[in-house]
Amino acid sequence: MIQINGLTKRYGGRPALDGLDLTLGIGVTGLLGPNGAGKSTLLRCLATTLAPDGGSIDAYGLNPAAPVQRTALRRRLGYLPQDPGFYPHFTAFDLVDYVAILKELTDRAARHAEVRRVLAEVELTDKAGTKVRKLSGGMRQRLALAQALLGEPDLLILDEPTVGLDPEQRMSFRALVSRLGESCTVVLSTHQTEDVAALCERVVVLRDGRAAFDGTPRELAGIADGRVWLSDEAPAAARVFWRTADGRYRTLGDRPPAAEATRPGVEDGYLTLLGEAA
Ligand SMILES: Nc1ncnc2c1ncn2[C@@H]1O[C@H](COP(=O)(O)OP(=O)(O)OP(=O)(O)O)[C@@H](O)[C@H]1O
Repeated sequence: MIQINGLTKRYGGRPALDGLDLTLGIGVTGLLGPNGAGKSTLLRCLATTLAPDGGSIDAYGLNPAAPVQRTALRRRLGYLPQDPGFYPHFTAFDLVDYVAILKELTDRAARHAEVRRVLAEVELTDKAGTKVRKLSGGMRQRLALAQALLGEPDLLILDEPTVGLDPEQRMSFRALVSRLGESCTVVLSTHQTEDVAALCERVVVLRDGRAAFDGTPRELAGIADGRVWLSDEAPAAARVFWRTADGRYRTLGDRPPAAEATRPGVEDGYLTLLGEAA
């Protein structure tokens, strides 16, 4: 269990996290929020790569503010940062092996077996000998995920993990993460509301460094109940609408003339919560 209390981080006096309270347990939690809401800052604090200015984190009874406990926590977490900054001349295998060394997997044979295991998990076995600079963006993203899986962490922290993945890879990613979520705590940030709807049993929406919503994806979608409409004519007064593939108009906000209600999705709830509907 991970308990976050009153977490605060300021940059130049401006709060990126503003007294955030959150509890994380086993399962997959998605973090949504507009650019600059504080998602990466929160994940970096959890990953112990950034020290908060105030508040506390208790992860499995360990306090990352205390050096010895921080090291113990690092052994139990895997982190996919937003911008992994890989060494381009390393092969995929060597790069993951290097991270495994940093994670103190000292037995060479066991470490290499673990590197092969995580590369297989992300379907990169056939690219093990390929240099990082020759991998596609999606392959690099999977490599970033592979290194986060080393040592079977209890806490998996994924900052925008689906960026650059094609639909097939995205499906494999969802299958892998939902399987991991059965036994460990997964927290991932994303701008993809479909990922949240498909994968997360819980969603937290951050806004201005605070939790503006904490509940299930269905509950988030429910915020837009009675706010999503389909009509045959373009709704002249609506601010947000678009033409769907079947030629009808979908509106989020007040009911346009002769429109019928349709079921909201996670994105509708998210936009309504943030007040971006008409
Ligand atoms: N190293 C830094 N120096 C100064 N300001 C920073 C730094 N890192 C983040 N910030 C600021 O803190 C706020 C929160 O940033 P953060 O990256 O956590 O947001 P985010 O929700 O992850 O955004 P995005 O969706 O764009 O990735 C922003 O206003 C950002 O400009």
